[in-house]
Amino acid sequence: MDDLQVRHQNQWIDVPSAGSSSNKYRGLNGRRYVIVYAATVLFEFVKWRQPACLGQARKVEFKYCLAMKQSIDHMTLSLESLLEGLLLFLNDSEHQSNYSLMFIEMIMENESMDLIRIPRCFVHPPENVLKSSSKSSKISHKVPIIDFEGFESCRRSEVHLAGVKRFHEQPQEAKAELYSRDPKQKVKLFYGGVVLTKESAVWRDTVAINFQDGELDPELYPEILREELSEYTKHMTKISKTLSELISEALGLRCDYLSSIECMDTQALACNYYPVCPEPDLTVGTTKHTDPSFLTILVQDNMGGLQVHRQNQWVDVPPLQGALVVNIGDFMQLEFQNLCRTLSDATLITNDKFRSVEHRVLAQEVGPRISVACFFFPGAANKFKPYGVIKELLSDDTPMIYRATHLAEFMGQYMSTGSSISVLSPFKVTRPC
Ligand SMILES: O=C(O)CCC(=O)C(=O)O
Ligand SMILES: [Fe+2]
Repeated sequence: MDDLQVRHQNQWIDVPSAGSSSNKYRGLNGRRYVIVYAATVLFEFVKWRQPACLGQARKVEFKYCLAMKQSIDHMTLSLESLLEGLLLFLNDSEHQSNYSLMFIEMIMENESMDLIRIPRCFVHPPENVLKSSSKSSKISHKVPIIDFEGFESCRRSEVHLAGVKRFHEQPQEAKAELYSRDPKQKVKLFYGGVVLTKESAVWRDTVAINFQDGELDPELYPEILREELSEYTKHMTKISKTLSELISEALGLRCDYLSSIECMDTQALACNYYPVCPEPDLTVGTTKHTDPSFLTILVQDNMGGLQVHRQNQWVDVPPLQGALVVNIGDFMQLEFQNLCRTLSDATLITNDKFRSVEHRVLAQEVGPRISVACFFFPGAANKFKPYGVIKELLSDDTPMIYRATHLAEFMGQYMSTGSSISVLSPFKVTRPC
């Protein structure tokens, strides 16, 4: 066993001796893929934290069982069969992203361990991590601030953020029943971000709440957060109505235009927790992306780290007490064509008049950082309603850029394209030159 190596990402990696074969591990249902996953966890654990303690590895594997919500039939597997599975698994590149995800769940569950290096599934290519910000750039961009004095502001946001922190800082056992990556699950907890493609994982834990197919149901919120989230979503609904009027007017439309097309009737939430990161120069909290929504309203705490991409520069979005960050999504860009571009292709409606904004969150050595993003989409009743460019925004000088689409098609495109790539291009209209 001592000489065993596996080939992974063009490198031969030693598989350290795992002790005698009397070390037994509990497996799940005996199904091959589960055996292979378990072996991978073990392998990563051994490799990353030397000298690895197999006792801990066993614990990790058990917790992973919880995370997968599979029934555990207490079948025991020998270490050899786990390692054999590992070899098969690593040879099959199709599984690599799952393997990373699974490892993330495992790492995050070991909060008590002193992390001095981040596991490699979190390491991003240098261009993702470049820290250039407004401070180092020649042109100094500032995020515009609109004073909503007199309007019920976000004063209560601190309470909501405290609730999110409280949720994430519970013992793992208390959160385990929410672990899921099932797109159909309305309320779920996952680690490492939405890894839709083979991207690296991000340094973030998320509780995602998504009732796009119906009304928000507070009964399904985690109990520890229920009251705060219910209040928060009501608050967001109120603010979104005001914003919808202001954006309509900014587009030169009557103030009830956006509410009349019902493009912001549903909310989805991401309650984010960015743990302290021991190697912030190697990873990110959230990779560069545009949101697929129509509009996103974000509340962040005072840790900083959020940046928007503007004219090839990363510009800090400094925390401001009581402030809400408002992002235009891709779906709005579609409708307004030239105005914006933020929520994943919701921008279609504005024909680029409002452009969705590329943004990201840096990983930091200080923290944790907490944020809650509230994404607005058309409601379930309008899932198949065609949304196209607002006719009033078209002229000879501003021809149609995007064809009409509906939310179902749009989100399907988003899921298949990957989280960090704008979804808008397939909806572009090709015109004769
Ligand atoms: O945490 C943040 O500040 C941003 C999060 C974000 O961009 C998202 O959840 O889409
Ligand atoms: Fe975002």
